Amino acid sequence: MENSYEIPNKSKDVSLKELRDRLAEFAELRGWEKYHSPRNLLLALVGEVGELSEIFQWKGEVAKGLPNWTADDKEHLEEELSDVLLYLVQLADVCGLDLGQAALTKIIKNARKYPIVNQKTKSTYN
Ligand SMILES: Nc1ccn([C@H]2C[C@H](O)[C@@H](COP(=O)(O)OP(=O)(O)OP(=O)(O)O)O2)c(=O)n1
Repeated sequence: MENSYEIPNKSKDVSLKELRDRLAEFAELRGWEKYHSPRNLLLALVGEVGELSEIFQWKGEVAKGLPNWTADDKEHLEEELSDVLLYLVQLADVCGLDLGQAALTKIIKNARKYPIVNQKTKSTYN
């Protein structure tokens, strides 16, 4: 088992399965599995989406790559994005679903629903 308190190597590729397993271990070691029902995890997820939204609230449009943001602001954003992801991964897990496989399947369904069109003549947005 990896040391749970060690910040991981930045170049390491992270899989949804690894996050799922680390989160399951995190909850088990603390005896929190009984609280991690689908409904509770969904409410926690929505709460974190609210915290993520607060970062952008009242800022006006934000340029891609966040060129004018401080390192602290970017770190805060990373943390809130992670909270959303981590609750989403746990929600899928306690529902017995394979989130990675489901997301890949959904990308295929999206591609079938929205076929590629010549962008000079037609766009999805008009
Ligand atoms: N029962 C819990 C409580 C927390 N977490 C994990 C998932 C999130 O990544 C993070 C959420 O922790 P907090 O509730 O402390 O929320 P924040 O990190 O957003 O702190 P704060 O609300 O003080 O900004 O911890 C969890 O898995 N299960």
